[in-house]
Amino acid sequence: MPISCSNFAAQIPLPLALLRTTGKNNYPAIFPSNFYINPRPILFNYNPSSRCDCKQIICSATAQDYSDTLEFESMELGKYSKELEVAVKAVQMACLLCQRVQESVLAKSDEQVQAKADDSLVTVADWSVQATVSWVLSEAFGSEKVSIVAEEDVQVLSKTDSLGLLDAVVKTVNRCLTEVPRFGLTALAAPLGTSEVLEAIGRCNSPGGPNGRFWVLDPVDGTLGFVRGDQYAIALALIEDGEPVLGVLGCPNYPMKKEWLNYHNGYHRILSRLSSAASASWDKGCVMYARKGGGGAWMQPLLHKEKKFVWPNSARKIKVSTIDNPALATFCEPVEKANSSHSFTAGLAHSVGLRNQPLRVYSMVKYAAIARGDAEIFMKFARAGYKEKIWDHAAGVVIIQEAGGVVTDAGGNPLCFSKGLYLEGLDRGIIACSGAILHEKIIAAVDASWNSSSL
Ligand SMILES: Nc1ncnc2c1ncn2[C@@H]1O[C@H](COP(=O)(O)OS(=O)(=O)O)[C@@H](OP(=O)(O)O)[C@H]1O
Ligand SMILES: [Mg+2]
Repeated sequence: MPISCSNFAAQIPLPLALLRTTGKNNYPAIFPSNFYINPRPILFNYNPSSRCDCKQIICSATAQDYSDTLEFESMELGKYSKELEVAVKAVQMACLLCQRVQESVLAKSDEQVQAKADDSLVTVADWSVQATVSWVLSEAFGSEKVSIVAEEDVQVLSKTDSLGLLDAVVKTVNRCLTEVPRFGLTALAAPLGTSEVLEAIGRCNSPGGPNGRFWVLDPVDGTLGFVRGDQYAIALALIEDGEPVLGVLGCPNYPMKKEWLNYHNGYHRILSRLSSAASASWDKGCVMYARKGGGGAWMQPLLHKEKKFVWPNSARKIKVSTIDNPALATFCEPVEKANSSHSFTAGLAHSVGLRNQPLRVYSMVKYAAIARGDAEIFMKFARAGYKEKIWDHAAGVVIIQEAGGVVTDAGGNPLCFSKGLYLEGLDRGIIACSGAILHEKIIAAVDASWNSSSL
């Protein structure tokens, strides 16, 4: 990864060959000829107007790291850079919150107690993430300017029989907000009171729509995965004039490397119960993000205990898979048959020539798997009448597209985020692919088999 160097300028050998101008503040990129380490060339990006300021120099161990750095810097300067950084921090905080709550869920041993406790703990996680993300966004942009669509409705939490739940949420939120100095935010003078927590949750009542700017939040996507110690996600997107422009996906149980997942039942499912080596690892999970038109999607590890968050937190670029041969491709789909027809996708897989078993993954981690090349295809065909909600897709769509993939409905149309809370007008199902070749094959297979299906 790129490193910021101190005291490095003195070591730059001459002559320096000017390679190209980045255009960013007119900083030239320079290449010190015949300068190798280990034995790879070192590439520098520096500011000539402050040549003695060694902090301006970024050196990268490989040309790929160097170009990632340049791209990252130009993305930082682009539109929505503050929104992106704040959103990633909010999602990082939400991941830490969820990890703590999930550990409490999994610590329960008695199954019946567990079932009951799971429900309420999930609810606590849902509300607490919603309050925390809403609070962070409001602090950064001003509560009057922040409009949020989110899954949970504050009316339920305000009822008198929810006092215990509300109390647990206030505690969980305040526990999480003690961490804000690690994220470079000002510590709270005093813990948030009940009314402030309710206000933060209640602010998430935007109706969405075609105009202006609003955030879309799924505080805990994949509730079943969450209670089962499996995959779940925290999904935050920014929509402007009906188009998702930023997507951030927190995946607390999806490590930076897929090899750190335990695979049970062959390739039938990704289970997130991690091997002991990975559990001890600092990057048990990751946060993925992208900005529309930003030219890339990125992934960074969850913040390690005690560490301070320094943007971009060891981010690295992710790309979709290059596999376009169906025989080598893997598709993923929802775990629950009730959420998507497994028999229909099995038929499609057969007719397209997919040979690998499907990866069944809870939540928007399916989008994450496509974005970083762990699988090539995601298909979802819900029962007739089910209306897909915008918070279940917005963040994942931006990330896959920026990582080089394609996401449409089964008619090949882009998903529509401008009609309120639902993906109105969705044609049959959702198809996300790493590339156009696989995408066209799946669309053609859907057309060929739809009329004979029971969907
Ligand atoms: N067809 C259908 N019917 C009812 N509910 C549905 C359907 N499809 C998706 N969902 C809701 O979307 C969330 C996760 O769904 P997934 O698509 O990831 O499915 S799965 O969990 O892998 O089975 C999850 O919601 P949350 O966990 O609350 O975010 C599901 O309840
Ligand atoms: Mg959801």
